[in-house]
Amino acid sequence: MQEWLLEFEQVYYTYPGVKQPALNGLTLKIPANKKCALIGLNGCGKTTLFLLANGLYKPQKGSLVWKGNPLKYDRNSLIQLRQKVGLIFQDPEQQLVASTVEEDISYGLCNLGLPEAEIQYKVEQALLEFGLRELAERPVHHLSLGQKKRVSIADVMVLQPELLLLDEPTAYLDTLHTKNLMATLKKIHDSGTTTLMATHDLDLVYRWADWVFVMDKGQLVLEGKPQDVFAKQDILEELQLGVPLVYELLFSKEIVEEEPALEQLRQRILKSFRY
Ligand SMILES: Nc1ncnc2c1ncn2[C@@H]1O[C@H](COP(=O)(O)OP(=O)(O)OP(=O)(O)O)[C@@H](O)[C@H]1O
Repeated sequence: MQEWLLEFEQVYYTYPGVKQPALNGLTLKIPANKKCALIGLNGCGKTTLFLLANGLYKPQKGSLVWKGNPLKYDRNSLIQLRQKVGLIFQDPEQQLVASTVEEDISYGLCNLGLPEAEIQYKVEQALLEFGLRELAERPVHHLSLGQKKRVSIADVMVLQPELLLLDEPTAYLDTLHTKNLMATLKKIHDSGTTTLMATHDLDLVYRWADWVFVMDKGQLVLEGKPQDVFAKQDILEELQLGVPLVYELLFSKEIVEEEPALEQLRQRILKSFRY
């Protein structure tokens, strides 16, 4: 039976001084152990959803539920929530707080008040796991964007969250770093962490995700497996979102033949396109 990690129930959130709610009665359930993608036009509320998911913001109406229990907003509950729900910001500068890579990775562990030896062990493991050993002593502001992104993932993963939220993690990355990042995310998922990624890269969504949420104006308007969501081309066009290039090519209106062989070929191509 499907287990839900985090549920948004009729959640409303409006920023001060703004008329239009950023989340407008959002109801969305994040399934455990899945690779979820969150898509929607600029300003539809993806980042706001993340900020509520990790307790940085509180809903003005509605509720959030973690594994069946409504979120609590006292200090201790929030510390626990932020351990379970890791958030990786689009801009790593928002995340990196210490002067060196090693110190940055240890920051969250120190805040938890863990014994020094345990902190050292966990930091060492994270440095090795995320290919950062050689950069351990490097000042974070000397790193490239790709390296900074890797450090921000290590910062969060060292706390062993159950749910990892990533806000446009591939933005501004080149093909090589995108590929490396996707390999890292695969390892993270295989180790049992549920992931939810906000992105505008629909090809990436098709290739990576096994569940897709589509948001519009602060609400969830569509969800499902990528192949089912992207088959709803009319709805996606109406939302001005489009579909992955591979769908556009294989299902373009110019291809009118409905030969069984063509359909088989389409399915083979779609399958091989997945990560
Ligand atoms: N700090 C803020 N103050 C006022 N309004 C805000 C603030 N942050 C976001 N908003 C507004 O809330 C709405 C949702 O913004 P949000 O950043 O959640 O969207 P998004 O889907 O993440 O967009 P993008 O794809 O561009 O990152 C937008 O209308 C935005 O202008």
